[in-house]
Amino acid sequence: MKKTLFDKVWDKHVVDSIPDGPQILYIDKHLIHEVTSPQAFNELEKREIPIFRPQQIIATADHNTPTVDQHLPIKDELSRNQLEQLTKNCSKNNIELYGLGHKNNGIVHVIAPELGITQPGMTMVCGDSHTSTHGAFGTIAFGIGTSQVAQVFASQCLLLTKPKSMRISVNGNLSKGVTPKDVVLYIISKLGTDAGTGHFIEFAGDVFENMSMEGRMTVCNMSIEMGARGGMIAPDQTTYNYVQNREFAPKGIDFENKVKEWKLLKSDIDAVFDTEYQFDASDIAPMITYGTNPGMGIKITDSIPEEDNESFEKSLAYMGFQKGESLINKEINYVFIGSCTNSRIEDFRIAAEYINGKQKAKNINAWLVPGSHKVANQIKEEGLDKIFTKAGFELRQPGCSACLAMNDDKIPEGEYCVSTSNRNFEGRQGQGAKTLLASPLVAAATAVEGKIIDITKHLN
Ligand SMILES: CC(C)[C@H](C(=O)O)[C@@H](O)C(=O)O
Ligand code: SF4
Repeated sequence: MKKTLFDKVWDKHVVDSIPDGPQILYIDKHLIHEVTSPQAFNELEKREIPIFRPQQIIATADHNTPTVDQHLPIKDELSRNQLEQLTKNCSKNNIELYGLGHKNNGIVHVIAPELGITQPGMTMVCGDSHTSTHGAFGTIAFGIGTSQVAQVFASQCLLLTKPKSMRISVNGNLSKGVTPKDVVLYIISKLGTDAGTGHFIEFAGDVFENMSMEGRMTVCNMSIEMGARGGMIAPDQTTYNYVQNREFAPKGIDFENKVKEWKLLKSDIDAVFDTEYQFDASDIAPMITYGTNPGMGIKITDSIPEEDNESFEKSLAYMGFQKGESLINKEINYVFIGSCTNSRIEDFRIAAEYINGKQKAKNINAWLVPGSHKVANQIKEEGLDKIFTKAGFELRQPGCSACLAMNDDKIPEGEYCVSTSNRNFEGRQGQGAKTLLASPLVAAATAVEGKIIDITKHLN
């Protein structure tokens, strides 16, 4: 039978199958962070079960970490306790921890790829929905619940039912100013937030083949916002080049042998998918969301659609928008460039290129939060920090930050924030805060103008 990329990786990891039932899947890498690991550690301790393979687990602190004065003790008690707990749990169980201040610290989905921990053909899990990010490498990567975190701790395996397959192809050339974030926001706006339910997605076609690894990560990161278990992209030369020479990547002849294996990781030409969608790259434009789920997105120059249903109206009421209204010229006071969707070096390069020589608008509070220390260092090495500071932007220290406001980085009640993160749920960035999801380019332009503009008219 012809196999999909997903089938190939999945089948290689099946340890055992229950006839007509679920399968036991081996997990190569288990990532953990401070929010979803404590209960799992407690459960194992209570049942006196040791951690089976601690060397396959990597821990980082990201959700609760402050983004200023990281060298000082954490003021917030809950956050401090959570980080202390993670440190204790990791040292007790011999788990590698990249805690606050460590050179490898950062958002879990940013650090694993940049350290070469994420590699094609692996199975990876984390108690975090955006684990789908790692699918950009042709990896089966997905978020798990806390009881499953305990399952993986105890056995390095998971009991799973194989999901259905979906392929989303986008072919053609993207127009100027259209970034990977726009591609994924466009797809979700077309298909809705539950189109992916029960499926694992493969993204295929020219647009993804021509995309950088950072861009592919942005797309796979948001695949779960369509309700899918995860998303993946077949590895190719772009992938091998990215992985090569990273800290934990195989070296020399081992790397060459791995590449030979990775070259087999693509869907067979005649592989059949349960669901298929196709889009034309030329239909995609810079996007922005106007509502309270990531599917409520429009081309930045379009008007808010006119839908007559209660949840749509409730969502617009929360956002303070009207049906049929254009968002162009809406005054915005907050801009956040960060999160595991868009906090990699390319995102900051795009922003810096636009901002260079310009000044942030007076009404704007602009927070730039790198996804990791490595990204933060690169920003400095490339001199982007000077562009940002000169323009009045605030460059903070790495972490999840205002993406979900579990630390002090909260958008005040009632304020609009153009954000490069992945979720615009009610109160996501702070109680009563109103989030508009967009690309780093649109976010940078909003910060310079103090309002939403048609970015395509402002590109050289
Ligand atoms: C805290 C964590 C469990 C959560 C997730 O699973 O995604 C967070 O990362 C988020 O983005 O909402
Ligand atoms: S950056 Fe946001 S989406 Fe990503 S892991 Fe952190 S809280 Fe979740």
